[in-house]
Amino acid sequence: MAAVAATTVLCSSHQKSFFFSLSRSRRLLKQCNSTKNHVFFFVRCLHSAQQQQGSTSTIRPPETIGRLNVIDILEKRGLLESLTSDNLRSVSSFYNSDDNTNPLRVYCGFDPTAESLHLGNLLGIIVLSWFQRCGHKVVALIGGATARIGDPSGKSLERPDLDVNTLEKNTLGITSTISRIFTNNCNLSSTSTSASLLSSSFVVMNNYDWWKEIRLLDFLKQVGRYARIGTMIAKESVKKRLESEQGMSYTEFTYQLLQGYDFLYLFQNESVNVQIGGSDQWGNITAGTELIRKILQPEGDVAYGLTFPLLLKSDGTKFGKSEDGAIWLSPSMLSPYKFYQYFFSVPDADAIRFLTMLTFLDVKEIDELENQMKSPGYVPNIVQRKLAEEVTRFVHGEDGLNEALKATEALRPGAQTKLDWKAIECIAGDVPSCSFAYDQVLNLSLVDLSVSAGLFDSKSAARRLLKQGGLYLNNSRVDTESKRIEPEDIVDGIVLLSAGKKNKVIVRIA
Ligand SMILES: Nc1ncnc2c1ncn2[C@@H]1O[C@H](COP(=O)(O)OP(=O)(O)OP(=O)(O)O)[C@@H](O)[C@H]1O
Ligand SMILES: N[C@@H](Cc1ccc(O)cc1)C(=O)O
Repeated sequence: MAAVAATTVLCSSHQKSFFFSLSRSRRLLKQCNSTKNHVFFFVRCLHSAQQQQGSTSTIRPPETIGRLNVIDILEKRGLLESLTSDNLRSVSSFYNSDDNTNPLRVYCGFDPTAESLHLGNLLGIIVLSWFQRCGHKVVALIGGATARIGDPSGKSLERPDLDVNTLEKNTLGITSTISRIFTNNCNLSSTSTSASLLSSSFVVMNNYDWWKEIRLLDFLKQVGRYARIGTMIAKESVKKRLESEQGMSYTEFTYQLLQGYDFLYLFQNESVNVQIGGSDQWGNITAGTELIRKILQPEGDVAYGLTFPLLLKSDGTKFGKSEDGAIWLSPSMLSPYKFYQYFFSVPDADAIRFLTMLTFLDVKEIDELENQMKSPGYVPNIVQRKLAEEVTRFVHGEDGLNEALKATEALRPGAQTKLDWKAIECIAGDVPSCSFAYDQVLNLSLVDLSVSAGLFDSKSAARRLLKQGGLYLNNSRVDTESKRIEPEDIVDGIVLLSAGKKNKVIVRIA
């Protein structure tokens, strides 16, 4: 009966929480076992209990056709590494309201250890999105509490301690990125599921909301008791660190238990029954399924873990945040233009792999693109263009993609595009800039302005290039040396100067 007390104490602070006693859970599970889809039934039981207790959360079935199994899809697209139980396949078919079942509730956690997520983290969002596209409900969990501890998984050194202000800033940044992507995703999914239903099937939570209420003594007594030291030490993340010179702090050692408890908490309070993560999360995810099994003692599988492989570059290193040139998902850390350009320039060998793992294009279409790539007369970068468009649209939305396309065109070497203020705004973050007063610039010769803006070392160098036809004002070639800046050359307070095909400077007029 200790477990009954444990779960009651630990969950009672959460306003939306509902708790049922271990004996009630067991009774429900027994009933469930007599039905074919016992997991769904169990979840339905949880929900009816939740509704009886006035919970606000509802399950609304999406209006969809087709019966895709999300696990099959992930497997086909190279997004499946391991499952805690093969039974997850049988309960993962496309959610359909006629089935008399409930959709799965799937969560993925993201510790706010940087101001933005990066390309490696996008895999978790994509896998969540596949579940969502197949009718299931998804939770993105921000690790406001766990980031204070630091996940040792895949790390050879203890993570630096983050102060509260940094954590809060990171949490805001990451939450906004995740919300933006899922909102874009809802707008894009008109083919199968209506936008309003999808938006109700996605929620962002923060584990600090429950961890801030938990008392150490309660936790040790009621959860720690069920965690076995032998099992904890055997986890890859711990084994590796124990062998290292620096060893491992007790704080980091407890990380797996914290993430394990999150799963238990979400299982009990939000009916979440699947946790996903990168392959390095296996130990933390199984810590959760183990706690659920030991504390709630259900019969059979009721909570599942799924891992996906880490996304690697062609040289075998993983996409992360520590190395130079991380591919950030936040537009303030990497503009949609640069994001687009990254994918536009990936080697052919990576393009198809990325299309399969990072986009929602039909595999048949990807196969066709691959055949095209191999056929004679293939125009280079067709596949990369498709990849860049798909991933940029998913991450930055239609507006972000348009911005990236405009900037690409405006900055294309030798582009003759007439610039409007929108195009200039799109490239503003990606081109060096300087500022001058309106009076300083008006009537100034183009040659003088180009030198003052730092485009040339001398007026003679500027004149030479102008004579050769390489000096551009707002992307239009200038061939008269006497050209002076007129009011109509100043587009919304900006003038774009280009020397040759690549060197550009934005002059801001204050
Ligand atoms: N390349 C990747 N592919 C898939 N998942 C990844 C990748 N990189 C990180 N993740 C997932 O995101 C989680 C958070 O990443 P984490 O902060 O541990 O490392 P990171 O961002 O890769 O940073 P670093 O570059 O410092 O190793 C990881 O546990 C992992 O599951
Ligand atoms: N450990 C995960 C984040 C995470 C945090 C809490 C969880 O419950 C789940 C996952 C990571 O490092 O990215």
